[in-house]
Amino acid sequence: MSLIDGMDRVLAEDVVATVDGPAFDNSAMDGYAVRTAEAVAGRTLPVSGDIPAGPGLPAPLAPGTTMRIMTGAPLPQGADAVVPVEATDGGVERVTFAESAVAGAHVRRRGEDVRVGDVVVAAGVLLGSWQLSAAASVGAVEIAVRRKPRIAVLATGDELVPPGTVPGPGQIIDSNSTLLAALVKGAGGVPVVLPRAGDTPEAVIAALDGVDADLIVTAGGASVGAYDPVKAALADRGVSFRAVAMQPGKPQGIGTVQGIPIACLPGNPVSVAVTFSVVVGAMVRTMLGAPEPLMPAAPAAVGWASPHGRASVRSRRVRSERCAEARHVRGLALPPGGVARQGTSPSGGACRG
Ligand SMILES: Nc1nc2c(c(=O)[nH]1)N[C@H]1C(S)=C(S)[C@@H](COP(=O)(O)OP(=O)(O)OC[C@H]3O[C@@H](n4cnc5c(N)ncnc54)[C@H](O)[C@@H]3O)O[C@H]1N2
Ligand code: MOO
Repeated sequence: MSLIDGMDRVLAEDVVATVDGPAFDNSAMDGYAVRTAEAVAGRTLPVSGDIPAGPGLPAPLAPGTTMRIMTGAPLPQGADAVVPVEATDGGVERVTFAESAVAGAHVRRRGEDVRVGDVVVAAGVLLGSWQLSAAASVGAVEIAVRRKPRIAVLATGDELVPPGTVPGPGQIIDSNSTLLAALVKGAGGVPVVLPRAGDTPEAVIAALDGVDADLIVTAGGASVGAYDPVKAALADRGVSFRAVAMQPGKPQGIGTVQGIPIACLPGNPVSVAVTFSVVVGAMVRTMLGAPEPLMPAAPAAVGWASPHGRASVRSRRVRSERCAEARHVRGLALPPGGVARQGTSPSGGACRG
């Protein structure tokens, strides 16, 4: 595909330089091309010509002369340094140097950045504007990217009504379908939003029947309640349900269904966001063959309390049932040592996002 279409995709094949970078010796400054020994502070030299940036090669630099040269213009044969115009009187026919030239100064040498054959962007790299422009600079036009994994998302619960519906008594608007679809997109996958399933194991099994996806993610019905249909439907069909030592995100299931990997997340929207970011996001990145984590990490400045035996993953103290509070969330704080033994995580955890 074209370079621009590669934005936010994962590169599938190395981009190899087909030209040297820089392609020729050139000036890094507007100034004068000189032989270092001749351009001494206080000395005046005749200016034998101008070299603008543009096609073609300049004439060689005649001994005992200098040439005006512009940024990016090819260095004339014989010159070995550039004196910036600010270090001269700026003369057009004759120029007097206020400072002596330094050998090699303000010259970009051919191939000093990359050489033909160098790998400039490696397979597996997430492509952003910098990587794409680097690929363009060494001659790439078309690039190969990894296929986006198709990820089916399923929200469960009899209480759910679709966005746009005024909820009746006991009903809530399904925000997890939107949340999961957006999380999948953000992780580099293609979301396949399945119709919501009701609170029976049969409904869950019917919803997953014949699904065509690389990964399935469910939300809700994963805990120990009497009506937890995902667990009831899948626990003896290849999915292992465990209490994971994190908060939020305790009840989770992992396994395969119909030969497709599946992650069953708890239903609380904040739990969905946290467990996806910590667990499923890494699965999607692995499917894409992308070594880089989904969210960049930075050290945390302060510590925070974790309950005994669980790692408290913080998302700005948003309470699990308060969906609307999540509008403030931009990242996560992960405790450094993982599971808390003493009840308090030391400072120095990682903030992600
Ligand atoms: N006796 C115990 N009860 C609970 C435990 C426990 O260990 N013992 N764990 C608690 C924890 S922690 C969590 S998390 C929840 C998870 O329960 P489920 O995975 O079964 O989730 P649900 O009950 O289906 O839903 C929880 C909550 O989230 C709301 N929800 C669900 N789906 C959506 C949606 N699509 N959009 C918006 N909101 C949704 C749902 O209405 C519930 O309020 O279990 C605890 N209980
Ligand atoms: O672990 Mo639950 O996921 O606290 O909210």
